Amino acid sequence: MSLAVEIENLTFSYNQGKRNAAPTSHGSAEGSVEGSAEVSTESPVLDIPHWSVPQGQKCFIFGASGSGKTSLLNILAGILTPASGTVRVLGEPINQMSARQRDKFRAQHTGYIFQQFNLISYLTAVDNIKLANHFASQQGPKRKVSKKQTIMPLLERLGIPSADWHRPINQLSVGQQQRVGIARAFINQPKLLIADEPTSSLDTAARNNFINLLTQLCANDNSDQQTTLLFVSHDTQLAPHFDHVEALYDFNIAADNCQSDNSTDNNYQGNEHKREHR
Ligand SMILES: Nc1ncnc2c1ncn2[C@@H]1O[C@H](COP(=O)(O)OP(=O)(O)OP(=O)(O)O)[C@@H](O)[C@H]1O
Repeated sequence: MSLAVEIENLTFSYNQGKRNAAPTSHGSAEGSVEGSAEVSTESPVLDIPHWSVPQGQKCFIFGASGSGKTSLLNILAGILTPASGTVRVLGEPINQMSARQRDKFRAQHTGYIFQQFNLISYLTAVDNIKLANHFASQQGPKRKVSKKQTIMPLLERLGIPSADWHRPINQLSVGQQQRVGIARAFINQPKLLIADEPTSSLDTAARNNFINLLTQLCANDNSDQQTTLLFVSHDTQLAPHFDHVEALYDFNIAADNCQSDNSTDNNYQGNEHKREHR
């Protein structure tokens, strides 16, 4: 079984030295992973002895606020780097890459749907998506896509009216911006898709519609390899939409203290979804 993600003996804290700058609104990181790790005296945010996700899986990860969900996703995206341990994404040890190599790897292989979308507000929907494709095609073999043949059909598939394709993002509704966020994450046909609480500002119907769109796109009609989906949220009502469900505090020792903070997590009854290999 091929693994999309494999973590061994990972620790991470925000006070582990100058190597881990907080992510910018564009999701880039400053600094390099080269050189020896600095040891923090603070309790780590993440302490993960072992965790893995098979390729093609649609995995839902839940955890209380502050338990480290976004930090974990940022490490998997190569935006943050761990203090220790190994992080393999699609078989590549991204914790051994330089910041530039991680940026390139992310542009080529990883789609990220941010909690706050991180779209460029004065650009149109089409141009936001085009820009993501431009970055990826500059970084390596990803092809440049055509607005007419690829971007506009994708926006149509996501239910965004054509009248809105050329309007600045800040004139679109929140739900429309979230769907543009999906289109941007998918435009380079990523093998790994990371989604950080992307439905937090949607009502129930829009939320279910959003997740259905996401899982349909991950099924990759034109490819034999499904996109692996890692979707994090504190809202366990979303769990039935996914193949597998993980509680962050089950594999992140450092999140144990956050468990009792969130009654939604503690009420979750779907533990039969947990995997054996954790
Ligand atoms: N840039 C930062 N600098 C210092 N500490 C941070 C930073 N970002 C997050 N933290 C701390 O790290 C811990 C984990 O934060 P993280 O954002 O990963 O949690 P989360 O589970 O995604 O939370 P939420 O569900 O509220 O978004 C929290 O205690 C938070 O205060």
